[in-house]
Amino acid sequence: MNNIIQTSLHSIQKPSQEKLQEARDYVNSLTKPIGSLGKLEDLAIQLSGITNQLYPEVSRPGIVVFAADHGISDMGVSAYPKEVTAQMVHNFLNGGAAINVFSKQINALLKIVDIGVAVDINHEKLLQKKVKYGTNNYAFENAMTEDEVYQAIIIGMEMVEHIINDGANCIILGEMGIGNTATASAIVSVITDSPVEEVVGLGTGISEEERKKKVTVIMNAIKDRKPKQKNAIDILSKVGGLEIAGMTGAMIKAAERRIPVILDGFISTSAALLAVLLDEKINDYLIAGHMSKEQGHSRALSFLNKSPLLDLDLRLGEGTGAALSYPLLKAATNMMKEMETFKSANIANKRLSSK
Ligand SMILES: O=C(O)c1ccc[n+]([C@@H]2O[C@H](COP(=O)([O-])O)[C@@H](O)[C@H]2O)c1
Ligand SMILES: Cc1cc2nc[nH]c2cc1C
Repeated sequence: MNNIIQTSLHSIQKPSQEKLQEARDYVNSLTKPIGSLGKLEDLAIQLSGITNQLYPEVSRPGIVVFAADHGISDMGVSAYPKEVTAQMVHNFLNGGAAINVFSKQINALLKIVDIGVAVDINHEKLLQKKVKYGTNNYAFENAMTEDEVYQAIIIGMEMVEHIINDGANCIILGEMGIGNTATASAIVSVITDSPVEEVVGLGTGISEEERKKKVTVIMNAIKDRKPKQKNAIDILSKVGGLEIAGMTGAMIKAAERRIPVILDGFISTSAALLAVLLDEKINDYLIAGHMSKEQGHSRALSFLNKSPLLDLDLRLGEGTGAALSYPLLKAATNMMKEMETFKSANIANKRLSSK
């Protein structure tokens, strides 16, 4: 294992049990029937545990969108051509994509990172961190070397370090990469030990017949490359993606810095499975923003034991579902900060006996 990554993994702490209990007790003291704010209460308690603060400060979201291409897209696994990855990066940089709109709406810092797009992109706002010009086609050879995996993970860590230093105290991870639902399916199938057939979906909108071909391509790739179920670096190098490795690194750094991460859809959740393989403590720092339409997503979220905040039939990626769910984190923290307790508001805090 690479030293930089290892050191960061070693620094990750488990949220303190005392702070979690203190937050739970405090939530129960607020002026509402016990449990009546449902999942928002769990969210508030989780955020207290993550930040180690009774009144967690989650006021400035930082969105990092990692873009990369996939050699596997040559196998006809997407409804769109590979060129769209670079074209959408231009769209992000010019402010015209869905993530730009939702980012503005929540006053987020937004960074676009080229971690492996197949062509050069020149734009002053682009963070140029290309590890290689897209992954190799893992139908025929490993997607990348282990050294390239380490490079991509470290870039993800650095991007989060920078956005935290710029003021972000909540991380939203997005991605763009034609073909990456195939790659995420391979990862999710291997780690959760699920049949490929059950985790491959329609991605950008392929037909049912094309989906069957996609299943065969991924089944054969897993058979030929033999990724090891419990080894994140091995999985990434054999059937992974550069933007997925980047998101994995981003989660490692956010957990080290005790900053919450909102997961987006299927692809960012596949990166979460890899991060949790590297250190299961990372799971405590992750929040599932939404349930994607991509059919493998529910299985991936179950593996992490997470339930999503929103379920809006989204299947876009870019971090859109996570950005849309951010106001719920804000609501949870405002609840902690601004609600009165039974005591402070002088309200009787006793349930009437049912007799
Ligand atoms: O986030 C999701 O769950 C999601 C589901 C389907 C598609 N996408 C996006 O669509 C692209 C991948 O789709 P595909 O069909 O090319 O594999 C990639 O750019 C993703 O951001 C994203
Ligand atoms: C247009 C388009 C926008 C996207 N954003 C994320 N993935 C995408 C895929 C396509 C095809």
